[in-house]
Amino acid sequence: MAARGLSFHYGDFTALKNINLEIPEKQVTALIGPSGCGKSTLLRIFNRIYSIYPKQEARGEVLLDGQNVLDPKYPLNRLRSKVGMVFQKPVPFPMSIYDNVAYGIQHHEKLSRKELDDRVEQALTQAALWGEVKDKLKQNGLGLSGGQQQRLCIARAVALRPDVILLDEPTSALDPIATSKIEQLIAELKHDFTIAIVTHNMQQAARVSDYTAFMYLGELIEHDTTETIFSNPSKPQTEDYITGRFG
Ligand SMILES: Nc1ncnc2c1ncn2[C@@H]1O[C@H](COP(=O)(O)OP(=O)(O)OP(=O)(O)O)[C@@H](O)[C@H]1O
Repeated sequence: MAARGLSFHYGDFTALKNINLEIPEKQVTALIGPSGCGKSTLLRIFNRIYSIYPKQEARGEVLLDGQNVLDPKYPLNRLRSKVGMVFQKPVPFPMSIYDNVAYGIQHHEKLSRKELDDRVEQALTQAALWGEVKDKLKQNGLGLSGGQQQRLCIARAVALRPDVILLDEPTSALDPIATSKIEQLIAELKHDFTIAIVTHNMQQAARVSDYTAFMYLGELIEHDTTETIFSNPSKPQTEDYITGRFG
């Protein structure tokens, strides 16, 4: 996935300016930067969430398989099946664990009961949740712990077999143990999916990502391998941020 000459406007306010960014396949890219720099805005453009809000406008391109997904002619349904999103606060649907995962699959594909059962099991396994829920698939998803709910949301996203998974501060509402499980899971998921993660936590970015993009005041200041960004950044703003001098 790649952003080309991307800008974004909330009414008169320009939240992103001329962003050019490659999100390499089957790698984890972390978006970091101080509050309000536009990380979440950028992530949300990647699956066109803004399109439901009037007065919000993206200019430029986001390319996926060579096609501009921001083009209104690119079907939103197709985009949502190719680019999944997981939010900061786990938001399972108020339905059973099984149905949470099956719901999206049934919306996009017609499968037999057996095929659907297999897909649900596969998604829950990929989200490292199967072992904990296999005997209570009919229980309400809201009865799970916060960390389990977040893995359920990840299962829901992977169930559609997307190319890209967007994670918007996926662990900021979780305790350290649940956070560590999600971080281990991200390392597994990148074998099958391209991942972009917004995080406030620089240690987390350093632990989970292969590439890091540092943003400031709506601009992409620097983008490189995570190792380079954290050990030898080329821009002074990046160095100031990662050494904790501001933000
Ligand atoms: N709905 C909105 N209407 C107007 N301005 C907005 C809206 N949402 C965000 N903004 C502004 O756009 C800029 C970028 O916001 P965004 O949420 O993308 O930043 P962020 O880097 O993700 O911040 P944080 O780390 O605090 O979540 C900020 O200046 C914010 O105030």
